[in-house]
Amino acid sequence: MSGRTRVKFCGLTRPEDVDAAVAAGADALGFVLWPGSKRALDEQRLAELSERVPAFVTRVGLFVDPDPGLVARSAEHLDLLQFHGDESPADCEAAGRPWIKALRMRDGLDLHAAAEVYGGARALLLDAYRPGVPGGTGETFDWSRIPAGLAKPVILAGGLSADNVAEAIAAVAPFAVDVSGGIEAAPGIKDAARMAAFLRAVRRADDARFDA
Ligand SMILES: O=C(O)c1ccccc1N[C@@H]1O[C@H](COP(=O)(O)O)[C@@H](O)[C@H]1O
Repeated sequence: MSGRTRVKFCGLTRPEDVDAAVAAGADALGFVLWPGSKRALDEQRLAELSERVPAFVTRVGLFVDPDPGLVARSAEHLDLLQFHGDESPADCEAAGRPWIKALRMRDGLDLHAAAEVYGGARALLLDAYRPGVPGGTGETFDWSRIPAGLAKPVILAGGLSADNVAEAIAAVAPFAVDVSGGIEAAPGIKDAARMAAFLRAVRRADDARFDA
């Protein structure tokens, strides 16, 4: 799959951050609906933030082993569901909405097999593995572990920032990149300058890739 690298900014909690992310040129915005996160939103806040998002920017809801009722209620404010826990393919399908599956890159994970198991996913999001933490660690993983020719589009996540995203794109050529901590001033507080710098770094990496 080719084309420019899509960019998702995740963990938005404030209206001004939504506006800044859209202005910077993000393709997708992530809203964390897992109550254990420092970036968690309640349903009322999700509705408020979601309303600000213009057409052609994808609203993504992030869940970790959620209660199906929460998914069903949140879904009206979302375009895509991101499952970041131990959900089965049936769990991911249950809401009847487009979804992606996050996989944490623990030792021995077979990505070709996972792509088959999660055959209904629109993409696989690959994140760093830290025991006991479902994601958002700010840590990278060894990108060379991602095999070529996966049957699903890859969304690369985990410890990305304006400083390393170009290297990541050159190494992996992912369909998309996803960042949370690397564009923050503080947990849950995005930084407009860091968001803009991240997008610029992605654009430069794409220019280098397509001009090569
Ligand atoms: O952001 C969180 O709090 C979070 C909680 C539980 C699961 C995933 C979470 N975030 C996602 O993790 C990856 C990597 O984040 P980072 O860039 O390393 O901070 C990304 O998809 C976040 O959306």
